Amino acid sequence: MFVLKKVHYKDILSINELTLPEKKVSCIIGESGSGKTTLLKLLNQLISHDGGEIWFQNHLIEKWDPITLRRNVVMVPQTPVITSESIRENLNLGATMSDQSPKDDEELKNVLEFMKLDKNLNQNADNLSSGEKQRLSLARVMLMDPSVFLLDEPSSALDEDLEDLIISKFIDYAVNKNKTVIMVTHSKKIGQKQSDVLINIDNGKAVIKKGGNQEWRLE
Ligand SMILES: Nc1ncnc2c1ncn2[C@@H]1O[C@H](COP(=O)(O)OP(=O)(O)OP(=O)(O)O)[C@@H](O)[C@H]1O
Repeated sequence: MFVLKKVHYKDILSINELTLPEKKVSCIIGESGSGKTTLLKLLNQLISHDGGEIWFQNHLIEKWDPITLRRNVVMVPQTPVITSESIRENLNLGATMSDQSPKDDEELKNVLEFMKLDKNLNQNADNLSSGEKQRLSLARVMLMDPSVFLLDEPSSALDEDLEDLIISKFIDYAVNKNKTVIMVTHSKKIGQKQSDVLINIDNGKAVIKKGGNQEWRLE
């Protein structure tokens, strides 16, 4: 799915070779400031690499139309973007921004329930807690139905038990729908448990800690 060869970005990231396989869960761990978010941003071209090659589905990433790319490869940022509108409007934000029709209330309620958010669709999303906003943000991208989810510490505001539950539910959903998940997590435990491939970013360099089968790797 994604293949990186000799990719560098400023003096922040320098990745010799990395394959992030399709329909698998890749988890990225590493110290604060090591370059994890930078790597995710390169994968949907929110930023552009300075050198090397990034391939997405056998095409160089810069050859993709950026809008098409970001509809296929959707990012959940570390701090969710929540507008001062109802939960309904916030849930529909991703879909409408990618020219999909708004979902009906039944579907919105289902996805809220799935994310363990017992809230009224008419409620203003401003008042939600940080952890509730993160779950709303995950529910929103589920409705967008992209092929790749880039998740940047999507559960950092949840307590350990809820974090485990929500991430497990999200990964189950993604695996059942044959999605690709690339998730930055502060939790080594979650990284170890949920990943097919576990990558440690150490000072801008990628080291595979688990997975990375031969067929996923480059020569
Ligand atoms: N556009 C930029 N220009 C210059 N420096 C940047 C830029 N973006 C990020 N950095 C720096 O690059 C380093 C890596 O940042 P990044 O956000 O990728 O780290 P991270 O591993 O995701 O950290 P955290 O776990 O704290 O979120 C940091 O030192 C950051 O300050």
